[in-house]
Amino acid sequence: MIASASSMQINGLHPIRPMFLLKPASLRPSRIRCAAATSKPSKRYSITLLPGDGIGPEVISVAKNVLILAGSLEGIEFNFQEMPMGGSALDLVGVPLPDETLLAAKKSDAVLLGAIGGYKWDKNEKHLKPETGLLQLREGLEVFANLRPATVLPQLVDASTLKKEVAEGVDVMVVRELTGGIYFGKPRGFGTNEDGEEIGFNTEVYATYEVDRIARVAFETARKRHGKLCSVDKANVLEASMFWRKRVIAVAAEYPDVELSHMYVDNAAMQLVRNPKQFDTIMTNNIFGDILSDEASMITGSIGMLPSASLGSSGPGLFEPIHGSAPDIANQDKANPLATVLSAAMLLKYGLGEENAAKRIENAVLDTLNKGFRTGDIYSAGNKLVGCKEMGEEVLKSVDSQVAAAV
Ligand SMILES: NC(=O)c1ccc[n+]([C@@H]2O[C@H](COP(=O)([O-])OP(=O)(O)OC[C@H]3O[C@@H](n4cnc5c(N)ncnc54)[C@H](O)[C@@H]3O)[C@@H](O)[C@H]2O)c1
Ligand SMILES: CC(C)[C@H](C(=O)O)[C@@H](O)C(=O)O
Ligand SMILES: [Mg+2]
Repeated sequence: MIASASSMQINGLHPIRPMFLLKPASLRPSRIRCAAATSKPSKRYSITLLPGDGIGPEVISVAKNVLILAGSLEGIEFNFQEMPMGGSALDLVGVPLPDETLLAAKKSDAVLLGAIGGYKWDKNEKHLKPETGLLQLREGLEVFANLRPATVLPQLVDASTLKKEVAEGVDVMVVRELTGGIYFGKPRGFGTNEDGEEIGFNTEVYATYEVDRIARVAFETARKRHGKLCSVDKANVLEASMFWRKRVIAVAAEYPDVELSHMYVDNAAMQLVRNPKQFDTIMTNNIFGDILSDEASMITGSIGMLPSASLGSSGPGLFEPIHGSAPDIANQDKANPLATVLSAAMLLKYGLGEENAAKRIENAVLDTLNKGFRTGDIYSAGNKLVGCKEMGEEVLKSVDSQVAAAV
């Protein structure tokens, strides 16, 4: 994203006046009004913050401060509403996505999520899982297009698990369908088969409008990048994938300037580590996109580096790192906050159209890496090992000092 993500804006850009609803005390958002550091702010946006679980609150705290500073330098003022979500909402009010949280998210200009989930709730019934709350949020916001850019930054080539010559220069955008497919398809559930044996089942299903709209986002994205789109499916086996491929080919007629190819997902998983530079833009369904984006993240050095933007045709976008709540390192100040910081940059760029403020953040991340600061997941000999908080402080210093370079 840093070097060459598309500047496409597909979600609405309708600043909504901040609305604070009457809520039970436990659900009342913390309101932070941020004074502009320079002149009087000319623009105001309301942002719903969903810190979530595990490392979520740690990385959101960093990203929020970075947003405040970068915004203030561009005359932007934010009203933040922090709302419960995931396991922390389950503990607080018994559901993973309280109505008040979804309502606040829908009424805001953009939503920034940390991560949800954790061992404590792993054995919960499906409707009481933190992950179910996340799916409800994505569905509720109708954010069907999930952009997950995997860019190998020159500063982090050594952190990649792939050889330098394979990793350097990689810049792939995964466009993942986010509100359909096997995650949402019916029928699904548990039952018994004809032999009386217990079964679990899900359904991979896509309708024409669902494939067509994600295909258009993917073609538009590819058009603004290097003009190459690879649609990843399993059309040699699955009817849903055969249909997916048929619709992608139909939509391709609208984009004669984009070079379309198709690849089976098993081969794509292999090609991503064999020669990732062959890919420009990848479009794929919900579950393949989930898996391939985690794989792509490792090429960049760490899952702690990958941001994402989830966009719909109108309404606020949802911005979140692609990683989870990392319970193994939670509350130890070890999390890499950069995926969330870069998600905040995507929020500014794709969610609010504030490209200058986004650029300040991207430049600050590069500057911080240039200075050698590394969290444990991207550390290599000769660098300065820092925790989540210190990394945040260094990014803030860079946002401040990068003013001239950013504008
Ligand atoms: N969007 C989300 O909120 C989201 C995404 C994925 C997983 N989850 C949930 O998170 C929980 C843990 O899942 P998991 O362990 O499979 O995946 P995970 O992404 O949380 O962690 C996988 C590994 O990557 C490391 N890691 C992740 N983010 C990191 C960061 N920012 N800095 C440094 N290291 C980082 C972790 O320490 C762990 O070793 C589960 O409950 C899962 O459902 C949530
Ligand atoms: C937590 C889970 C529901 C989620 C997904 O599968 O989409 C996560 O893995 C992600 O990549 O955002
Ligand atoms: Mg995932």
